[in-house]
Amino acid sequence: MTRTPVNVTVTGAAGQIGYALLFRIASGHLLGADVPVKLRLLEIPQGLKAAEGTAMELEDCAFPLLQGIDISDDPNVAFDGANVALLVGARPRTKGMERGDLLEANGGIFKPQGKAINDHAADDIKVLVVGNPANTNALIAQAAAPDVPRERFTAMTRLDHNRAISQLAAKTGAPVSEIKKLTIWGNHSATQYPDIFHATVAGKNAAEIVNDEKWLAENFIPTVAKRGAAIIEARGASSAASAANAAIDHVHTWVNGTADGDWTSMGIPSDGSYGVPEGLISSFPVTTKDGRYEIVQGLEVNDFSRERINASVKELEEEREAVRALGLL
Ligand SMILES: NC(=O)C1=CN([C@@H]2O[C@H](COP(=O)(O)OP(=O)(O)OC[C@H]3O[C@@H](n4cnc5c(N)ncnc54)[C@H](O)[C@@H]3O)[C@@H](O)[C@H]2O)C=CC1
Ligand SMILES: O=C([O-])CC(=O)C(=O)O
Repeated sequence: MTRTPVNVTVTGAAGQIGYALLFRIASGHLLGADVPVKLRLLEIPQGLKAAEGTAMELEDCAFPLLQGIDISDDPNVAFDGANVALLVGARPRTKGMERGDLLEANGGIFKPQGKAINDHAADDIKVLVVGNPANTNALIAQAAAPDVPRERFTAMTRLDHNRAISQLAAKTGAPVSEIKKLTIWGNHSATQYPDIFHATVAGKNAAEIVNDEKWLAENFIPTVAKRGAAIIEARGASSAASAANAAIDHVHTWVNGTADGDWTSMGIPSDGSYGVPEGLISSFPVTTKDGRYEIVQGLEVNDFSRERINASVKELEEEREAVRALGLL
């Protein structure tokens, strides 16, 4: 194999998403079956030993594409030469913690990581933020990296996108492969808006096939938006394998492109499209090609959708104001 390996940095490598993610990166699912990778694992000091254990297991898989694993607790080392950065490690909300406390604690993580990306990552760096609150953490990291083109900072709403496809497939009886052009708008939170008005099921308009606004408002949207909480309730821990799978899908699609006649959802810096204030990291329908993404333009937004997009965007604006007040932007 002569291709130069791609450096992939994963933060929170010893966590549960990290454990579900690293083996799939190393086996070629992130970038392609012919792309060698080097893994850079970033953990806090307490997580280093567990990360070493995971690295031992990765070695034991003898993955042909895996050309090295480095482990560090220093972002300046872990992001050195990074081509792809998956920011998974974050401070979970603990008892008695207010939203503002969570944003402040995550500022302490994502600001230095953004700066380390700015100072040390490769010129073609692509960043996916998974750690919650993902959209606003991505904004914090982006603000700390003024030399990196801002569109390289993205937040994960692909898990929501995949959840919505699955729910729509179950409702219509169609296989998931027949569901296209679904959109997640807004924040990766309970205010997100999964939109089926432009989606198709086996080539036909999904909203017309479903023809049930009550199901949309009272079943589909809350099921998708609150799925994370339902998993925590059932599993006693938050989504891990499905989140790792969505992170793989997000980067794979960004790098390798969307299929003709389809799009995906990504949290990306708004250019003002669809009335989303410029600069907010919000989920949009996007097509991707040659490692770049573009917002799908010209979609008609009906009153039902407008109200819900506005509500989620309002929450993003409030989060932006809160981190601005904390001096993180
Ligand atoms: N955007 C999305 O769709 C989803 C996001 N999430 C979020 O992903 C994050 C990670 O989830 P899990 O892996 O389940 O959590 P976890 O608690 O199992 O693992 C997090 C890991 O991050 C590490 N960590 C904490 N601070 C760090 C820092 N400054 N640098 C490097 N590593 C650090 C911890 O030591 C821990 O090993 C959480 O914020 C969770 O809410 C989870 C599911 C879906
Ligand atoms: O809800 C959580 O804490 C984890 C998450 O983001 C999800 O599963 O969508």
